[in-house]
Amino acid sequence: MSLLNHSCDPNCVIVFEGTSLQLRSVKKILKGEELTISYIDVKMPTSLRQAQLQRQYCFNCDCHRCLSKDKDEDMLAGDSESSKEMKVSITILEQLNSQDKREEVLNLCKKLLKTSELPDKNIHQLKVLDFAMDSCIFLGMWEEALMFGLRTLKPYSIYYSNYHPVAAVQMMRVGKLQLHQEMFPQAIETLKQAYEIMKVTHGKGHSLTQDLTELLRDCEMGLR
Ligand SMILES: C[S@@+](CC[C@H](N)C(=O)[O-])C[C@H]1O[C@@H](n2cnc3c(N)ncnc32)[C@H](O)[C@@H]1O
Repeated sequence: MSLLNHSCDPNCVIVFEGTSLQLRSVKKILKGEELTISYIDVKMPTSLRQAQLQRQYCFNCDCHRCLSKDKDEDMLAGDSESSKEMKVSITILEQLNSQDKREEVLNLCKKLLKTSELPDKNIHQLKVLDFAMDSCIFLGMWEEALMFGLRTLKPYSIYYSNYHPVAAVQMMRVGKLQLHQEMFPQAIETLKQAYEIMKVTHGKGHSLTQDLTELLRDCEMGLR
């Protein structure tokens, strides 16, 4: 595993199953083609990905995404004064979150989102939505958690467009919130989408995929 090089559009992912690491392909791989993984979160514009790769791994990435600045336009959509304020606030959110001050995190998220003119696909706004969803879950505010979670799904599908474990887990969380609120048809739809990704990224036998299958079973029971 330590011989795998990085790509911002990798053909493999690494997932944990208990104490073991699994390398799984997420694309068709031709004979002789190099296997790659992503060392970093790919949900970042080119300049930030490159800076992190340089800082942590001391190399300049020249993958096709970096060369074409793929998805940068979406990630930075609406970037302006309003996103500058959000960027500064994200540092504060990270600090508050690390101190488990979830109510303060949620209040700041709500304040930022109320006045924001950014689209949800803007990566700063998306980060705030993620913080808001996580805080609501922590505080047991299920309806609001679902509202924030739903807003993340479209941007996640843009940025994790190939099979990606993060997209599968996010969909599973949203589906679980829908199930919790007895929105059975919606939950089935979301969980089935998560399953389609997870059977590739984690495999059908993975414990998380099996948890997902259980949730789908609960939905079917709820419908009856
Ligand atoms: C875990 S090692 C990968 C294996 C390494 N290439 C080797 O031959 O042993 C990580 C290092 O590989 C190099 N590397 C990985 N991905 C790269 C890439 N896309 N472009 C250039 N160098 C890369 C960098 O020097 C990085 O610090």
